[in-house]
Amino acid sequence: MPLGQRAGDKSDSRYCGVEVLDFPAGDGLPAVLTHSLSSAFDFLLAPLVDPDYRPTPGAVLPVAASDLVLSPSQWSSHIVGKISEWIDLDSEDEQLRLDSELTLKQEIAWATHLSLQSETVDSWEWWNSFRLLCEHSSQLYVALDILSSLPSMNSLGRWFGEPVRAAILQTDAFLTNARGYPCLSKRHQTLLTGFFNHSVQVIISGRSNHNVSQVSEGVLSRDENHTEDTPTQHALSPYLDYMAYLYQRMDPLPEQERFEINYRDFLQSPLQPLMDNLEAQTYETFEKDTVKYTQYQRAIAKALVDKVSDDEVSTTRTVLMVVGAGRGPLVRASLQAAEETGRMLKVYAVEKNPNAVITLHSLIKLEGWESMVTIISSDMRCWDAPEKADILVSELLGSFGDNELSPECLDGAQRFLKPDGISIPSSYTSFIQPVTASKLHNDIKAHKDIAHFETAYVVKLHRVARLAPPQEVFSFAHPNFSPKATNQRYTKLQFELPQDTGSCLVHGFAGYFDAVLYKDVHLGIEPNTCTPNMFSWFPIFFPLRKPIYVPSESPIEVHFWRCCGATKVWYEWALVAPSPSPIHNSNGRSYWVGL
Ligand SMILES: C[S@@+](CC[C@H](N)C(=O)[O-])C[C@H]1O[C@@H](n2cnc3c(N)ncnc32)[C@H](O)[C@@H]1O
Repeated sequence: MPLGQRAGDKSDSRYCGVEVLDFPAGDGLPAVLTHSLSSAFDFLLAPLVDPDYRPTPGAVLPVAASDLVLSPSQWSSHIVGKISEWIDLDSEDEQLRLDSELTLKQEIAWATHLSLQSETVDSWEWWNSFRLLCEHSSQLYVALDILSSLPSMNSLGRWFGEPVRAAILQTDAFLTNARGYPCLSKRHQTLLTGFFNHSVQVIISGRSNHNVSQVSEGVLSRDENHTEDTPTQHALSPYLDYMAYLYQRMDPLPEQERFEINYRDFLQSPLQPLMDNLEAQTYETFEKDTVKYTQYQRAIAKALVDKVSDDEVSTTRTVLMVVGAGRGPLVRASLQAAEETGRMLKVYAVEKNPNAVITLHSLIKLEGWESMVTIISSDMRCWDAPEKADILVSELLGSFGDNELSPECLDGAQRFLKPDGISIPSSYTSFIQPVTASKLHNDIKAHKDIAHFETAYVVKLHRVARLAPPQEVFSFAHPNFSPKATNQRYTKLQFELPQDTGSCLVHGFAGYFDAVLYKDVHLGIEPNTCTPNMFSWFPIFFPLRKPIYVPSESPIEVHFWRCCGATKVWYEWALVAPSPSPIHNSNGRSYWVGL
């Protein structure tokens, strides 16, 4: 039975399991399962094999129960197998090591036969060595043991970029509230809430330390009176109730989050609005983002007021050009800003996508804007404007700011901006931060080529650990009439990880942008300053071909280039510390944006 109803959450973290500490021999397992399910737990974590077993020639593996005692669907959906705790594959005692190896193979084979799902691990270093030995296999998942004392939040934060499936919460980790019931410390609560948000399932493990249930102590509550007809409360039910309370107390997912849930950690190729023509559906999605257009309207209103004083409003008409007008939302924002400020406006709407131009024509007609708006079907870089503009409005921004070639387009458009003209946006800056993102790494690896590791992706980052605060990468300001202006860029950045993070693995860099539209009006997705409730852009992700191990307290140094050729623009990136990586996407061989 799920922990509760939480709007929008369909993840596995709605379910809570319980660990069986004793070894249930023979037919015991179905009874334990029935008891736990009837006590509202959703599944069992149970030993697979008798812990006293050691391999002996000819011996039959003493498994917890024959595969026939439960149905295949019960095995696969209600039982999580646990390998024997005595297994020590690194033991210096050769016999123990050989026994361990053999038993591990037997237990995994048995678990596979039953279609079971997990194994347990202890710490990040342990886990990291194991996955390196297994070449980052996408079939490996982690179960974390949650004890009464917790490491620092920065150290725990690393796990959110790892494939954590389960959190085994020890009853010893619980405190006791004034009424004698189990509860968790604030730090445990925060951690658990984080797990619920990342589809991690909780398993309760240990002996009951709280005397609030009627049954005897012990996970199995195999008291003599217990039969299937007289269900007794499970000894760990109070812990389950507390989990359900924590889960139900969480805020429902906001509507936008619900809408975007299927995009979480889904790699998308960035749009190329210059080289390609966007489709109607894409424009429609843009146009729903009212926050973006409100910010533009505010910026345009401020620019209009600065351009035309109150004394001049009846005599001065501002020439405003929307370059890259799409289906017209920025034309609308401009006209609304003019109305709001009482300024007269003449608008040119310049758009190179002939299909969007058709829609623009219908919009102008429908709204009756013919006397104010002139539509130009042309690439802004080669349009011969009949007059110069006071204000140039554009939205050619990608998730990384300049990655949809706004700099190159606006260089062309500024030919028809007056020397004292205003560009909205007036500047934009990209940012990056190192991340652990094992899911993204594995998804890219599935392509089995280098090119996919040298490509930037647009992705709604969810299962990632952000290892250090974002830093600025490249900035562009408009207009830029300097004869020496260039759009090539190079920067090197050093990231210091918080001291208490411990070691970690970097799979790549998350990228964002922030744009100054005009004066104090900005718009962006950089996490510290992002525009609330704006959804037009997901972050960008620059992967690394090989994940890099970062020892505790070692800085990460990365170099980034923006390179420009006659027909394309591309990024190159390389890690220098703690260990060098190859230069990714050298000469734009794998990923580029067409001019
Ligand atoms: C990101 S969309 C924004 C569209 C619209 N302003 C909006 O907010 O919905 C960028 C638009 O600029 C157009 N565009 C890109 N480069 C252009 C160029 N060099 N000349 C004219 N239009 C361009 C694209 O076709 C696209 O319609």
